[in-house]
Order: sequence, then C-alpha cells, then structure tokens
Amino acid sequence: MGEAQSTNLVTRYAVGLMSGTSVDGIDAAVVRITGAVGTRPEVQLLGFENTPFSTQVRDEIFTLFDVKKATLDRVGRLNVWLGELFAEAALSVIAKSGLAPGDISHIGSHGQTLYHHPTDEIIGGYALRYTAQIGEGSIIAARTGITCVSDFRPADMAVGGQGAPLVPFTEHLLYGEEKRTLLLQNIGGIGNMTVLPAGSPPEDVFAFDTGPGNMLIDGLVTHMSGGKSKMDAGGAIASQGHPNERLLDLLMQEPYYSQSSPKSTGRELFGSAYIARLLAHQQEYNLSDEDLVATVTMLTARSISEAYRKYVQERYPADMLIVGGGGSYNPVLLRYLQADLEPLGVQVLTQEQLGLSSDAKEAVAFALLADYTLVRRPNNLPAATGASRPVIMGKISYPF
Ligand SMILES: Nc1ncnc2c1ncn2[C@@H]1O[C@H](COP(=O)(O)OP(=O)(O)OP(=O)(O)O)[C@@H](O)[C@H]1O
Ligand SMILES: CC(=O)N[C@H]1[C@@H]2OC[C@@H](O2)[C@@H](O)[C@@H]1O[C@H](C)C(=O)O
Repeated sequence: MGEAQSTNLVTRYAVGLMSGTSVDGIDAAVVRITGAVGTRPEVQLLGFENTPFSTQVRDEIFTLFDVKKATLDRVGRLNVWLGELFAEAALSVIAKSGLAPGDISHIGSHGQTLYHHPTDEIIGGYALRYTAQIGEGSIIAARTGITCVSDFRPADMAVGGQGAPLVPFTEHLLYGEEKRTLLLQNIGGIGNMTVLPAGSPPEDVFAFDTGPGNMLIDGLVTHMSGGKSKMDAGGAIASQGHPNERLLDLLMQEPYYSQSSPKSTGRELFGSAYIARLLAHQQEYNLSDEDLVATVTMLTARSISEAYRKYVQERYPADMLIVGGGGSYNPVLLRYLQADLEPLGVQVLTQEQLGLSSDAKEAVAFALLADYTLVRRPNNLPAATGASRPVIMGKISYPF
C-alpha cells in the first residue's frame, strides 16, 4: 500500500445496537472500523452480547404494537425506558470487549420498531409515510458519554423511500464479491433478502423484505404453549409435523409476495391478526399443532425461494444464499430452503458456516451506518429502499 493511502487510514471503535422485530432482546456489538472515513472500510467484530428483555419490557413492547393501546404517555415512557436499557447494553458490551467508553467514537442505535407504514397515505393532499423506532438517543448519549446516532429511517422516507431495508448498504460494503452473485437472507422476525450481483456497483444491489421470518412460527408457538415457549427451538416442533400442501398454496396467495420491490413489511401484516387466521385454518384443515408449525415453517422458506425465482433468478442467477439472523438456528427451515433452492443451483449456507456471526450482523450495520452519518456521507441505498436519492440518515445526540 502506498504512503499516501496508509497515512489516510484511521481506526475507530464503535458500538451498534439493534432490537429487532422478534423482540427477543438487545443485540450490542463493538467493532473496530479501519479505513478513511466514508470509504470502503474494514470492520472487525471485537465483542457481541445479546441482553434478553425482561418479561415486563417485552410485554409492554407487544402491548404497544396494538395502536389502540399505544397511548402517548406509554410510548413516551417506553422511549426513555428503552433508552436506559440500550445505554446499559452498550456499556456492558464495551466492558466485555476490554475497552472503556472513552475509547468509543460513537454508538449507532436502531431502536425498537413499534410501527411502520412505508407506503403513501394521502392526507390533506400530502403523501405521508411514517415509521416509529423508539429508544431515546439523548439518554444513550447522556448515560454512556458517547455520541449516539439514532432514528435512521425517517430521512429515507422523507425522499420517497420505504425507510427499509437499511442493512443492505453495509452488506454491499462488507460482503460484495467480484466473481460470485450472493444472496444474503436475514431471517429475523421478518425475512429480508439482499442481492449482491458479482462485481456490481451499489446501484445494482437490490433488497427487499421477503415476508415473514420467524414471526409466524414464534406467534404460533407462543399461543400453543400458553406463553411458555417463544420459539420453535431447533425446529423441534416442525420436525414432528408434515406441511399441508393445500394450506401452503392458499397462504402463498398473500398479495405481498406478488408485489414488486422495493417493498417492506412487518407486524402490521404478519402480526396477531394473521396468527388468529392461521389458528382458524388449523381447525378448518384439521391439523395438529406440529403440522401447522411445519406448514408455516415451509411457508417462510417458500416465500424466500419464490421471491428468488420470481424477482431475481433471471437477471442475477445466484451462486449462494447465506442465511443470517435467528432463523439460521432452525434446521427444518434450512432444510426446506435447501430443498427449494439447491435444484435451482443456489447453495444454501449459514453465516456461521462461513465463519461469520449470524447474530451480530444488524448491530454491526448500525455502527457502520452511524459512521457515515457523522462524516455527513449518504448512507441509504436507494435501490433497496426506493428513495429518490441518497440521503444522510440518522439523528445525532451529543453527550456534552
Ligand atoms: N435455536 C433456535 N431455534 C429456532 N429458532 C431460533 C433459535 N434461536 C433464535 N431463533 C429464532 O430467531 C428469532 C430471533 O431472530 P433475530 O434476533 O435475528 O430477529 P430480530 O433481529 O429481532 O428480527 P429482524 O431482523 O426482523 O428485526 C427468534 O424469535 C426465534 O424465532
Ligand atoms: C421497519 C423495520 O424495523 N424493519 C425491519 C424488519 O426486520 C427485518 C426487515 O423488517 C427489515 O426491513 C428491517 O430491519 C433491518 C435492520 C433493515 O432495515 O435492514
């Protein structure tokens, strides 16, 4: 490397915080970012921690998913409450990494999504789209003494984007390859796919939410166990059932799967009302709990493989689908994905199988997105969100 370049290298430490649509807790990552600010950086994961939410916090978040119960006082209170919890999670992962708060340049915090309305609602002649991620950045900055960037999505929506997905911007920087076309499939609460065509510039990268991730499986298991279990750990329930093809065909008729991208979705579509419909289908089709969970697990896989077949395969035949997020720990889901995609020439692997962390990716992404905010560089990917132009996302809270 030439002298001019090496003197340009800067190393900084940052924290990324994520609490996703599954509401399983706070993911906190510490990273070392090397490279001139705003250029293609090298990012190394130094520490990662997941702090589960207490039942009290988790219940309050789920209560506020219901718009009728999300009164201003409760939302305001949860906003600062989560701010405190995010700050604690940041301080804890920093200590675990052997660093001190004074070593950290910034925190990037996604927040907790309560509501997401990514398409236009015409009111009073205005096309309005809106989203709510809470977890007060001012509290995080004040408690940690570290500058915090939060509330990323509104800036993208202000220029006609869906405000999601945001992680693909960082996936292009971190995972893009010259020779292979990769599909990065996150299976969190919602499933989302990023297509990284071989050797492509950022304009060619595209991404969209494929539909449910673990959200339906979790919702069913929570209901069936009377709240004792929150997930189908290891796919244990699905492995004892048989998917019902007729119900699967019916569920695949959901119009979201036929919408072209950019598109994003959430609990508004695949939340409690959808679970109630699944339970009604269970009666109608006379299915055991295991059969219903197996059917919905296959639906999750099928919505991903169909999205590839319909919207990606022709233009960008892919070499590999790399699964990240909590769904990568469900072997039944992975097996269904393999059965659908390997005949199409797409190898299915998990992030872990490639030596990468399945859990830390989104938290790492927000540390990196915040890095761009602070040097006033655009950090949305219009090809993924549908925004009319690149913008600088994130709001900055200073500790002093
Ligand atoms: N051992 C496991 N077996 C089966 N499923 C698992 C396991 N561990 C995690 N999961 C699933 O992964 C989910 C959590 O995934 P993840 O943390 O990636 O979601 P998230 O970040 O909240 O969501 P999103 O990416 O949509 O915002 C859990 O709710 C559960 O359904
Ligand atoms: C509004 C919202 O919180 N969307 C999440 C959700 O969870 C997965 C998928 O749906 C994705 O669109 C997004 O999160 C990730 C972090 C993203 O923006 O890339």
